[in-house]
Amino acid sequence: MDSSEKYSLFETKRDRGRHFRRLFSISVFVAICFIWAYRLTHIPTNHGLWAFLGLFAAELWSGLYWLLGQALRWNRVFRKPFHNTLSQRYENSLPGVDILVFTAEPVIEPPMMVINTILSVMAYDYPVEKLSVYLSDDAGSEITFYALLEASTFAKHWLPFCKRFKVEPRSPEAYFTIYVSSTPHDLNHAKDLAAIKKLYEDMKKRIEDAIKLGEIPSKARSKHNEFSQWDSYSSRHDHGTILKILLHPNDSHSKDVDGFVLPTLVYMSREKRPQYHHNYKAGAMNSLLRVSSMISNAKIILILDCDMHSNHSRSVRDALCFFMDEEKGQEIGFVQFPQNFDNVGKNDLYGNALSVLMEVELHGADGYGGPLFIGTCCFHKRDALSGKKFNNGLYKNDWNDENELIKANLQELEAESKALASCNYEENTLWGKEIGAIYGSLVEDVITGLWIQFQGWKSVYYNPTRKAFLGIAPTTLLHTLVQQKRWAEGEFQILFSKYSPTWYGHGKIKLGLILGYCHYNYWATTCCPMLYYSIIPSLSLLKGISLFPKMSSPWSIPFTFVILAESTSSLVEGLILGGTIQGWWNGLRMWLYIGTTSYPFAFIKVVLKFFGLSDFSYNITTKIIQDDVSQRYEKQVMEFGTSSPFFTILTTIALLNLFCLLATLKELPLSEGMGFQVLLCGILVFINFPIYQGLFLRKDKGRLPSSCAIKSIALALSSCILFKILN
Ligand SMILES: O=c1ccn([C@@H]2O[C@H](COP(=O)(O)OP(=O)(O)O[C@H]3O[C@H](CO)[C@@H](O)[C@H](O)[C@H]3O)[C@@H](O)[C@H]2O)c(=O)[nH]1
Ligand SMILES: [Mn+2]
Repeated sequence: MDSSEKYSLFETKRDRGRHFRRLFSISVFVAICFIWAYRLTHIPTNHGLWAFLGLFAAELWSGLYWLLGQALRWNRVFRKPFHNTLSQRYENSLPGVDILVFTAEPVIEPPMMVINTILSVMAYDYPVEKLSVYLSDDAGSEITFYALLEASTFAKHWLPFCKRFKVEPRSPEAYFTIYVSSTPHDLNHAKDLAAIKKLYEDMKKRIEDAIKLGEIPSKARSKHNEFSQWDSYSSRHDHGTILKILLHPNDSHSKDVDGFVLPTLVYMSREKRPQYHHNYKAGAMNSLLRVSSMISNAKIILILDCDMHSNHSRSVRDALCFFMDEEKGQEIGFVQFPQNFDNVGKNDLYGNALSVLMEVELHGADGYGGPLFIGTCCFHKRDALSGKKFNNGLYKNDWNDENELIKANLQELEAESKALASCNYEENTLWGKEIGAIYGSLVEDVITGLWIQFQGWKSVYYNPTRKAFLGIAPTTLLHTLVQQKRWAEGEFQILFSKYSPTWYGHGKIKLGLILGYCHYNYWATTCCPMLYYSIIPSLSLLKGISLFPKMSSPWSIPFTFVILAESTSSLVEGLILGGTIQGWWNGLRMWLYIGTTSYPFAFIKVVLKFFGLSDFSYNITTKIIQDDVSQRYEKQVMEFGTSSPFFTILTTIALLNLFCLLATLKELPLSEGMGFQVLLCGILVFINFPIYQGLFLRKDKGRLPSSCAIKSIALALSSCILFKILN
């Protein structure tokens, strides 16, 4: 700790193992250069020239891409806030915080999940009069609104309960699940727990009944005239702004059972009309940014997806340590927390824990001026998100609230806020271009964070030991592949936009960060080496074309070294992060599956869009699954179930490798030069075991449909035969 850090509200530590890591990276890079050298010096003169050159191209790109990835490992930093110091200095002058929560689909984002998230953040350990929670509902669902109404009543009991017993986590559902088996020792606690649990269960039943019946109980409807806002609602794509301030300090009913004020709570469904593009979540963010500026106008904003509940009541204070630091806090535009999930299981079947991103790469980006904005679990300075530039020396944090401006009359406040969420508000403005969340990308988060950094702001990554947020990751193979496709598509498209880090970022953000962004931007392009590597070397076995050095030749050393170094280091990294060997193997499989399905589709989509032949669409990730699917997920059985072009590709590649391996084994012993190829083919077969099971061995509903089996057998066989004849 240097002397300036003594007064600081946070400290920054560098990765202690960096010298070793760097040495290791350099040695891998040297080996990669040797592989390139081998390709350059061993170009075959006749047999298999094209296959060989293709492999060279694949290795050239993989090597360069690997280099981009190193930028995210080179300079990792770790942050630690001092929340006690914050309290000592600023307890009475903490700034307001607006929490913006987003939902868009009541069926795949169930209202119960949404209100659990809402309740968890309403119960933050933070002065309530400074806390405002907003829900943006892009479906404009009456049921979601009804659930929020119920939550606003339940909060009157839940918040005092949380504070009295210092409850963690503060999402009721998560808390009750943890306490299901263990009753607290304290008698009062046990009594209150039983009472609050009953209130919760009753509320849950009312909401779930309303969902089942498809209508709001008439009692609630007659009691709350807000439902009349739905009278002119024709569909989720065509309705006026619906807005309701459910709780507000100016409203005398906004008190909890102990008589204390509750945080502000607002429901908003922005106006939607078919002739206006609504820009998905970015559009919702911008509407809510304006609406919140009218109602509470807090200087700090937390952006949260509806499935990410708070897991620690202190997180707001932790985030403020960065913003409020007298010296370094000025330039900090946003503080990103990791996106963690509570449903990935210990072996992480679909690689959804994103642990490399969360535990390694974002720390690396932080070392070069700031992590990416990943769309949720992120605290922003309102100034930075509203398009303001950071000018060193000119910009000064000012935490004084201007709440005096805010109207006392709630109806007037509602009416004025409504106008800010209308479709035509943004016409001829810079919203979505330079102000607020940036439009036109499927990863509105990344492009928005990039834009903020271009404006001179830094960002910070804080990864606390106790997870700050927990959400829901996809739980089927297809959902994962679709999500990954959306991300890769969005990332790749940034390169062709005017926000491209390579062109626009030059001189604005550090080179290390530009390379780091590129690592994600070029995700989709890795489909080329991936597809090539998983098809051509195996097919070449059929013709006896040798594409790698003999195992006994010294040229085999760099190949062996790269394979061993990369696989063991990822295994060790995984184990250190608390993973398992099985989890590592699953991750490897998903890397292959995503690279050969999500990425090629994303790649093609962006190229088509470039020529004006296609457009983007945002598929919202499903957060719930049927019971039988969920049981298979628990048992870590891979879920297929339907036919999809993604699955056809996967099964074709799996079968093709199986055929090639069988054909090769029949002809063993092979010439000595084929060792690497047989090994590669063997690993591909081994890793694809769940596919063969899904095709031939399983009987449950999650197996691969027979249509898929027929298609892929035909495709795999004909490619083998064609390759054999034509080459
Ligand atoms: O038109 C839309 C579409 C989505 N959402 C909300 O946006 C959030 C993220 O959508 P989801 O489908 O859950 O995205 P993920 O697959 O989890 O995607 C990740 O990646 C997205 C960018 O692709 C980020 O916005 C997310 O924060 C991040 O969690 C959810 O709360 C949605 O309700 C809207 O409000 N309006
Ligand atoms: Mn999500």
